Amino acid sequence: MTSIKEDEKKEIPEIIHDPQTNSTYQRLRFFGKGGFAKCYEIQDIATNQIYAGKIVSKKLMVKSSQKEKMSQEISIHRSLQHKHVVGFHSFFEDSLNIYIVLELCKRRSMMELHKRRKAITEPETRFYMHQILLGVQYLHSRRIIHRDLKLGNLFLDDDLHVKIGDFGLAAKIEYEGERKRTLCGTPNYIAPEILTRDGHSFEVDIWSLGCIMYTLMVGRPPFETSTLRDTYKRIKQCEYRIPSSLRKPAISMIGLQLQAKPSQRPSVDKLLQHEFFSSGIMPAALPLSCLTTAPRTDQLEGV
Ligand SMILES: CC[C@@H]1C(=O)N(C)c2cnc(-c3ccc[nH]3)nc2N1C1CCCC1
Repeated sequence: MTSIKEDEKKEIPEIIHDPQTNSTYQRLRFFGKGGFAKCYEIQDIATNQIYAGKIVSKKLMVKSSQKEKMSQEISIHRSLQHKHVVGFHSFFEDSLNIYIVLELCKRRSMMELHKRRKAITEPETRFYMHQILLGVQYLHSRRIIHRDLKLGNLFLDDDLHVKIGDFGLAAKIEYEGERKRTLCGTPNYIAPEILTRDGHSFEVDIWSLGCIMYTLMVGRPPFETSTLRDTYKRIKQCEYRIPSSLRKPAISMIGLQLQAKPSQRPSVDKLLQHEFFSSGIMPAALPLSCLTTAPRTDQLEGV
């Protein structure tokens, strides 16, 4: 009688073969779960290249809507190529699983950074927000709305460069002025217009960016309460406060992004020109020590 564990291991083989590209991968470290997926470090045994593998059991893909969502995520992500978007290497399936082979981001995500550091400094926030905005600018220019921008989907490589990942809730705007009506899934930093079921579009990503910038600078999310219901109430009322300890350009930029009315929120292009980015040091790079402790300003080399 094999334990459940053993059975499970069999479902995800140690050696994974992609017949299309004739690549063979070795399954290494378990990274954790991401939605329906089990995520592993995997290595191409011909090239020794290491990737992050997202493996979804077909047993879980019973409803056609789940299959639809999976293929939507793949078709959107595989169409993207940008410095600040997670690289999409390949995808394939066998009788048991669907395999997605993605860029390994060695320093995991900004969620781990946030858990360790809580509030980060203004220069660091400039460094990260600038990269995130460049990545979102690319998505919006391709008529893609991410719809679930959050620290856990902002991955970091060894240079602390940001890579936007997880397109599980992303959508493509098919025509000018289209307003999406449905979203199945629960974004973390969800915009008020999604909660009130008004149509939504690119502006929901601007709202999430405001939540990300607030969380990075204040050390906690803007609408956090002890229950989801109360959090949604505060989002719908747009009820949040920015500590006056923040300097004016940061307060201004957060305030612009966290406006209840979508049409009042600036585009990414506008945000990239905000005085916040020219009101202090914009580091050219950050030392890895920033994952654990605040950099001394004299340590930072400005752009
Ligand atoms: C593969 C899924 C997801 C992901 O999409 N990427 C790009 C990623 C990259 N590096 C990593 C990574 C983990 C440890 C070092 N890098 N992880 C990634 N994840 C995590 C795995 C568990 C939850 C989300």
